Amino acid sequence: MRRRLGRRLGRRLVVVAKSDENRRVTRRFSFATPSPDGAGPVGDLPSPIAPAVSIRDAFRRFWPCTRGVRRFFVVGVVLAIVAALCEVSAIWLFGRITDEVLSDQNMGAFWTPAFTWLGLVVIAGLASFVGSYATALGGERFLLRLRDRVFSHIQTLTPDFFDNRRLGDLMARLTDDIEAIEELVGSGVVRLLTTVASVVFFAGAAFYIRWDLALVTFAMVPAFLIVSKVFASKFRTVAARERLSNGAMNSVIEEGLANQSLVQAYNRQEAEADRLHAEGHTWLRANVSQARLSALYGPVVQVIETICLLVVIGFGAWEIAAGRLTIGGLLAFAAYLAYLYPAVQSLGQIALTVSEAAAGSDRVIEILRTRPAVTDRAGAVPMAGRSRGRIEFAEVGFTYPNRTSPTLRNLSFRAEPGELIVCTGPSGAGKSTLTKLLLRFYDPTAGRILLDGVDIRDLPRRSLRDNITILQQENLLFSGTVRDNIAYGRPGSSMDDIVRAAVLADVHDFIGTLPRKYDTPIGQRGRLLSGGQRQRIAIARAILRDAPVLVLDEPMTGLDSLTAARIMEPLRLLMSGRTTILITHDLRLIPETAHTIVLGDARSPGRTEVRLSRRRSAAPRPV
Ligand SMILES: Nc1ncnc2c1ncn2[C@@H]1O[C@H](COP(=O)(O)OP(=O)(O)OP(=O)(O)O)[C@@H](O)[C@H]1O
Repeated sequence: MRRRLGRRLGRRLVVVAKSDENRRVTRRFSFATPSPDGAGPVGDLPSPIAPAVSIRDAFRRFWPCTRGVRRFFVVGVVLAIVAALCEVSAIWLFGRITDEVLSDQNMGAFWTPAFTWLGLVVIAGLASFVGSYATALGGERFLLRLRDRVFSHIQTLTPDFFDNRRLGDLMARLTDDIEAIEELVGSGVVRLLTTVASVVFFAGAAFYIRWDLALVTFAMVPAFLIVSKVFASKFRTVAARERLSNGAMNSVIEEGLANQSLVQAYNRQEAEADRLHAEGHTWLRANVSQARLSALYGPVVQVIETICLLVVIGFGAWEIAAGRLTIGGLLAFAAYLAYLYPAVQSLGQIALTVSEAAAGSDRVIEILRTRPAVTDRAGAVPMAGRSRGRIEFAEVGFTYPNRTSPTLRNLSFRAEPGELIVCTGPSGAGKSTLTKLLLRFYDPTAGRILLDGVDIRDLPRRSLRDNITILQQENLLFSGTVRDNIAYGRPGSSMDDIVRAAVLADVHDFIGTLPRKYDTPIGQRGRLLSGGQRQRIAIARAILRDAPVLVLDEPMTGLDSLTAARIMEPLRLLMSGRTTILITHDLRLIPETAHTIVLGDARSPGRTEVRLSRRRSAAPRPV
């Protein structure tokens, strides 16, 4: 019996340790947020505590996501109930063995209850194994689905959402916070139902043995519940601080690692380490507060539990002396209580976990509630086939949402199919902004942009973007192979098409020198390649994409004149036959006959001056 009690106690400890371990595992995945007081390094973006959402709202929001995996949770609950029933029966058998075998010294009465007990333990073990497995399977599938859903939603948001947030914080929301939600609506529900069932069974069994003794001990149950309610509300506040701080710390790690070459070149290693230390210290304080609450909760509950057990033993001894209770009956009663109190305590523990999960769900709900700044109009019709590439800006004006003065005002120009338009002007004049408007990352605040005579707001964004290829200043490559990066322009392209694009982009010979040719990994963001090589791979990708409209945003930035000259030919090939908007300060790129748009000076914001010229002499001087 003592061993069973010890095992029960051990299991209780495991429950507590498991939730701690969960938190640790969760943290391992974390990635970032600024210090809560907002005192971060220059450029830190504020990331306030997400608005609190009630647990009921959080549950209502995420419960539908469990559709399809609920059967796993049902199996988990049913089998946990089977295991609990087996335990109740085993304890009853233990009482019988004590009275009929030990007290009466009758060995013959031992075998039947002994083998039944063993059978019950095996059944309980199997039920517990399969039930835990099913619950874990359901929980993981739920996590996978929710993460996919939140990530897909994030990808519908316009770039200003990302410009105003720290990457590390978003990563923390997609990992840790989503795991916390699983604790709320997945395994949390299973744990709640099975714990409630255990409480009912063990309380019922204790009641069956001695209802009066049971009533005395149950009187203490509200004390458990009051204690856990008090702790849960404190826990939620601390958990919200911990989530925020976790995000901040991971942002610092993500930024520090992503910018290592800058950090080392500027000898800022200590400063970065200090930043991480400061954020880590804030996280430490939040965690210690959390640990203090958890650590305090156990002993407080233990004291209440011990009082109950002592009352039972004292009252039971009196009843045995009076001949109204057998020793076996008292031991079985005490054993039921030994199972009951941890179950009640576990209810309190669930309240703490739910509080923590609610803090995480606040942050995920905040993302899900964010609506993209630009959406497709109801009934927007995709272009019928490939666009001809006629672009027109008509009296376009634009002010960034967080700015008061306009970046563009009254911008009008037209590009006929296959024509080249050069866009130039001083830094900050709005050249890249023009690209963002064309791709509908933002909508103009005045005027219209037309593609083949159709207002681009009347096209689905997917259809619009299918017709535009952009080649940016900083070429964005992924960490896959050369082949993956070129094929990114047109997924499912054949190897022949990829090689043809690479030949046209004058990068095929270079790829031939790589150790694994087209299957060579190019490192994080293509860092294993030179700037010119990256640029030519990006050109190959653009050639493969073969969209009728091309936007080149400073394609020569950072390249020496030799490399730039080498890229000219592939660029000309890429531009030929496509409507091209070339944003550049570089006069080498401007052909004699190009139409040129000169955007106004950044010092007089919004003053968009457009000069159209077919003569090189009228082209602006580089800034
Ligand atoms: N997301 C944003 N939110 C608010 N303001 C922005 C944002 N992006 C750019 N701006 C502002 O808009 C103005 C135009 O920026 P843009 O990047 O279009 O200039 P640019 O002409 O391309 O400059 P450069 O030649 O230096 O690349 C600048 O004053 C810039 O600070």
